[in-house]
Amino acid sequence: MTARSSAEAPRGVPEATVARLPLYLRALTTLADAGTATCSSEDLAAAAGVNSAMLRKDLSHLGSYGTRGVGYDVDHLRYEIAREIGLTTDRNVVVVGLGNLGQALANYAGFRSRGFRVVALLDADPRMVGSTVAGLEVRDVAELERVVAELDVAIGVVATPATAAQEVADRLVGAGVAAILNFAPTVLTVPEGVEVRKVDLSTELQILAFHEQRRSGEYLPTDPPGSSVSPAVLAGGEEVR
Ligand SMILES: NC(=O)c1ccc[n+]([C@@H]2O[C@H](COP(=O)([O-])OP(=O)(O)OC[C@H]3O[C@@H](n4cnc5c(N)ncnc54)[C@H](O)[C@@H]3O)[C@@H](O)[C@H]2O)c1
Repeated sequence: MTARSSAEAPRGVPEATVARLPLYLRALTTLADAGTATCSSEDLAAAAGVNSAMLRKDLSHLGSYGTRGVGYDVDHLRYEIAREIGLTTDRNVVVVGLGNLGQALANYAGFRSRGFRVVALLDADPRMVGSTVAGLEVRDVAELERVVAELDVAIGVVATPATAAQEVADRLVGAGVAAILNFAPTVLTVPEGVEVRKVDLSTELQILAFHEQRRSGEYLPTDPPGSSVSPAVLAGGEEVR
């Protein structure tokens, strides 16, 4: 039997490398959130605050060498590091509401590489129920409680019209789902202990429009009251008077 050095983690990754993996993971997450698909070892090293030779050596312990001239695939490397650290427990996700948005979300391959597995799709429209989206059969929302229990769903994605969202959220919570990602343009009320994240692309666009207007000099602070919507309102915030 070969003795393993006390300075080595299982599978021959040195402890010093293991200690730096969270730095790489955080840097990669920042790059991924900014829409970066590939990065050089220099860029990644700079983002993580280490030198690039050390980074390349560390990643070689994981079997990741990058591609010459292209660099590292950000999503793939994140997955590999997360797996090495043990952060890859997948969470099962149900998407409720399979219209334009729900179908796009169900088809988004990026969830998988980030540890989120879309395991069920639910809709109320009999024309949708029974159809296949992203390789999964769309089931009747009437089955929500059974689906959540059977498939050990941890996160519910609400992509229904606003009018249906609260009822869907109530049922998800009642079935034991404690994390909801809400795309419907409504504020959900949930009990304490349930986490709701709301995604609102139009607010983001409004904020961009606000900054863009400022940059282009269109906004004139001296505009008479009522002549245009204020930047604060455009930015989706409270207007302070
Ligand atoms: N957050 C954002 O940035 C953003 C962007 C686009 C759309 N939206 C919102 O997302 C939601 C979906 O948008 P869309 O364009 O896909 O709409 P859509 O009308 O194409 O799809 C809605 C789907 O929900 C289903 N549905 C209705 N009631 C239901 C219920 N009780 N249970 C299960 N399914 C039900 C419908 O049958 C339909 O398939 C809307 O509320 C929309 O305003 C948000």
